[in-house]
Amino acid sequence: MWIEGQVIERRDWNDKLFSLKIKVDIGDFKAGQFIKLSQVVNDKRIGRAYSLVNPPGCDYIEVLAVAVEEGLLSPNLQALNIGDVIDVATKASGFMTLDELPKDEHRGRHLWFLATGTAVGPFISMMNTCEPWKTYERLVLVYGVRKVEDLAYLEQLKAFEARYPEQFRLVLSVTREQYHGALMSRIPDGIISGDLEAKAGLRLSPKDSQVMICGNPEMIIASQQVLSARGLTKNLRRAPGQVTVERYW
Ligand SMILES: Cc1cc2nc3c(=O)[nH]c(=O)nc-3n(C[C@H](O)[C@H](O)[C@H](O)COP(=O)(O)OP(=O)(O)OC[C@H]3O[C@@H](n4cnc5c(N)ncnc54)[C@H](O)[C@@H]3O)c2cc1C
Repeated sequence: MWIEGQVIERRDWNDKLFSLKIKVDIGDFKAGQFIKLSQVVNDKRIGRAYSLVNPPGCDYIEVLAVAVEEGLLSPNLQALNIGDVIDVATKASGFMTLDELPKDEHRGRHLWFLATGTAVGPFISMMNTCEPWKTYERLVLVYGVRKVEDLAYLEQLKAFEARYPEQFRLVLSVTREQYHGALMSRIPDGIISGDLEAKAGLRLSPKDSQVMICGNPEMIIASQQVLSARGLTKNLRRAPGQVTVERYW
């Protein structure tokens, strides 16, 4: 089922990467979930998933998207202007949410978010709730992009650093350009070399860490392999582990 949403704000981070705020009521959802946006293109309905960047409780939704070359929907989303309408699914879905993480003795003290590109969005949604801050002693967001211009929401992320100086670490990784304080390696390579943990000031371990990974499939697969070699296993409802993933394609 679709309802009409209206674009109320847009922000262009670079010539491909953009955020849209859309006025629509999708009811309640959990931080980390995604919503489907849709259009009828050449008589065919195209629907695609987009993680919600806003926390629950807003009277709009916000998505961060990249216009994929020759993509069926994303270039059309990029072309939307304030006042334009877009079909929005009536309900959000997805299991990459904090309530799916293990509890009690399996919970771990440190929550790591590993994101590439647009996948930083669901983690921003989570960080804008009080849940992770009250549940975990430490939070690390590792945000990997190719170029400095691909870093979205940097101001907001730095504001988390300022607000939670002891509890939060932001680790940026810009693979194709030098950027002050950022790693220059892919996320899995940063784990292997130890550089990523050095920046975070924490070790990844089965005892202390919960890791949520979201973004491109290569990064997810390689990170899972590296973490598995460290003894961190996939988190399943029937068998609590330390690694929770969501692939974007
Ligand atoms: C659970 C889930 C959440 C998602 N959340 C987001 C989101 O928050 N923001 C977002 O931009 N996309 C997100 N996606 C991807 C999104 O649903 C679409 O696949 C994307 O917008 C491309 O759609 P399209 O019709 O333009 O291209 P298509 O014709 O469907 O082309 C798909 C191809 O585009 C590339 N691609 C898809 N998504 C991305 C991406 N995010 N970054 C770089 N390349 C990509 C891949 O090569 C993929 O094979 C999500 C996907 C899933 C499954």
